[in-house]
Amino acid sequence: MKDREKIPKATIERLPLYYRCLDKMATFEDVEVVSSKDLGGKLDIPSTQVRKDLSYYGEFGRRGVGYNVNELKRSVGKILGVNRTWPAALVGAGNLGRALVNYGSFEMMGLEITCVFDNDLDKIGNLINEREVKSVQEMSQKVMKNEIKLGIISVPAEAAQAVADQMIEAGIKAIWNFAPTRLYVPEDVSVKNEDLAVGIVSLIYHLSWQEETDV
Ligand SMILES: NC(=O)c1ccc[n+]([C@@H]2O[C@H](COP(=O)([O-])OP(=O)(O)OC[C@H]3O[C@@H](n4cnc5c(N)ncnc54)[C@H](O)[C@@H]3O)[C@@H](O)[C@H]2O)c1
Repeated sequence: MKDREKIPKATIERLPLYYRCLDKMATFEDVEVVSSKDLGGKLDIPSTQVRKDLSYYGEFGRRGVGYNVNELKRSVGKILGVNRTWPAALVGAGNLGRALVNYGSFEMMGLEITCVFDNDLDKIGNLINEREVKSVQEMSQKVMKNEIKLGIISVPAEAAQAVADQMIEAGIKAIWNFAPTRLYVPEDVSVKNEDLAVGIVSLIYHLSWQEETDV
């Protein structure tokens, strides 16, 4: 395997796409062998790119034959770290938080939201997908006790930094942040910002340009 630092970010971001596609082929489509052309074709990624991405991590598949779907899925899963389950703590059991806790397919990607916190007395004690919403005051203790390393923030932007600070103090090392605000974190903590509004605005941008050129 290449030096981790030298692997392009874009390659790392494509790996989950390969993994999900391989999982679908293995689980629902009973496909045993796949070529880089077919795998890339399903994802709109050129076959040369698929081969290059995988080559950073070793030699997979056989020239002229293709990749064994299950073997490649296992290898990519191991590279991604999704071959095990990572428990996560979610703070903010509102509309988005509830949708995330109810979503059934994160486990396939190695994520299990094991505890949910909020500061609203009307929400504390409620069940979401069999998880009881606990007071955010209990978060640090729960995270430390269960050695949870992954945190999910779905509180309003104004509350996000304080929640992140609390998570980090408790030992969280990776934060999936849905609040539309920048988080300031130490170097050894990773943050992935998920800003859905930015995605939709780029679509609207294309729509509005299309309308202008249609006039
Ligand atoms: N709903 C969406 O589709 C959506 C889409 C994109 C981004 N977001 C972002 O996600 C976040 C949540 O959105 P929402 O629609 O679920 O809001 P919401 O108001 O329904 O939920 C927010 C929850 O956070 C809790 N909360 C607030 N401060 C807290 C604190 N300090 N500690 C613990 N809990 C706290 C509230 O009690 C509430 O239950 C927001 O930052 C929003 O901008 C939401």
